[in-house]
Amino acid sequence: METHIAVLKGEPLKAALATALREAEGLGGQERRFVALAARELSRHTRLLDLAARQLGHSPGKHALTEDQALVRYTLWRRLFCGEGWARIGPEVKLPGPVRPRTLHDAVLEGLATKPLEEPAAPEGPEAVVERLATRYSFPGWLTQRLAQVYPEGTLAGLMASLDEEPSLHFRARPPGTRDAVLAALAEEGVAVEAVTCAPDALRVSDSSHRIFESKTMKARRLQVQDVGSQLIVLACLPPGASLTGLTVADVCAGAGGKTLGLADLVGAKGKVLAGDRSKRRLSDARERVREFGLKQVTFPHPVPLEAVDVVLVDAPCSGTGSLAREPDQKWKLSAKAITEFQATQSALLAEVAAKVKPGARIVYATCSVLPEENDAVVEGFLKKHPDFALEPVGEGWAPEHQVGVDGPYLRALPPRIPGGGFFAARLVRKAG
Ligand SMILES: C[S@@+](CC[C@H](N)C(=O)[O-])C[C@H]1O[C@@H](n2cnc3c(N)ncnc32)[C@H](O)[C@@H]1O
Repeated sequence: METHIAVLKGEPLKAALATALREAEGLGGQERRFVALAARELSRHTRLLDLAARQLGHSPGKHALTEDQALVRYTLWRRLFCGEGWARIGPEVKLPGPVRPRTLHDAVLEGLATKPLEEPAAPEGPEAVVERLATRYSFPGWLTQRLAQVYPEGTLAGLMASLDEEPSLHFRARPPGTRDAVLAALAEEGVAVEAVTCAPDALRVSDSSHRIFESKTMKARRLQVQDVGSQLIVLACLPPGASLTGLTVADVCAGAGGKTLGLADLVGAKGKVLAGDRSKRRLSDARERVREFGLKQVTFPHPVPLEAVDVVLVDAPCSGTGSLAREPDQKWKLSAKAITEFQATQSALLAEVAAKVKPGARIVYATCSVLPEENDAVVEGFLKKHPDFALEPVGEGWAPEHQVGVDGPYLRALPPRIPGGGFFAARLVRKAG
């Protein structure tokens, strides 16, 4: 609840949760996972929880304490999403309770946990679908409206349901050796895993245990935690029928290095990955991960020299609408204006990179957005202004089972068809001469 209060006061969920877990001494693994789950769930289901509170006659005034708001949401989350009764919820929230200051009496919380709650009336009229989906999956109305203009109802409902769920963990099997070898090694250690067939190296744990993190395979760095869509973006950096072994790749928005590690595996020990990012803090996380994985082929020159590289990955800053399952607080911070601003930044970044690369070089433009204005529109706008570049279809030469997320020339990894977050990638090549 402290984390949710920090989020209500404006802190990003990820940072607030990291602080809370750092300060929570004496908590075991299971308790830490519960804290993280609860913090994400309260942000994730905000709209539905607040609607339930109103139906139960609780309408906080404009000046209600954020502490009270967090207590109400937590109580209703435990009731509606965990199926708990007051006997369990009461001791968690009753005075003296975990949260101060507060103005709520225990009786109010008990009422929220116990009073009968009816299904809300189904909305009617032209906006019914949007309203129903926005409520059911706790999305802001404007964003649901926009998504409904892009995706047919069936696709949209599946996408929103996936983005409204606690995300499952996916891993990438790393060289040397194949995914099958990694699966076999994990099975021998008694870790239940299965291949995720829509990406060549993806796998997931098939029971609810967390033993994989203690496995020798994990400790030997044969695994990286990585979304399936992110793995496909790295794969999109491979030109059709070619190999990147020994070549030079730049990762100009490397962030904390998630895709940098995949690129390092693609170029191998004889290749080079030049990683950069505007954020020094994220780059220092990337440096740490690269060091942990012992990847000497990755360096962090500043600025990243792009003139001689073969491939540049521009994993652009974006709305993160494909990552809302992992960062649910973001859906309440986004706005249509912010999306327009992201689009301008993405176009500028792409143009900046394009001005520097050699003929024959490829640029892979990627986002974790599910909105075409940050994806197709940026690429189409770029091609109009840069006739010296051509679109090279992503997915050409990929095995049929890896093509699930391929949509025309683009990679459009959308859950639930591709498990995990939603991602986009396009590959552009600078024409020779
Ligand atoms: C989507 S995140 C990158 C995630 C990362 N590639 C990964 O796989 O973990 C986008 C990154 O772009 C960085 N960024 C934003 N504006 C930038 C700019 N003008 N130049 C370089 N990096 C920028 C942000 O700091 C952020 O780390």
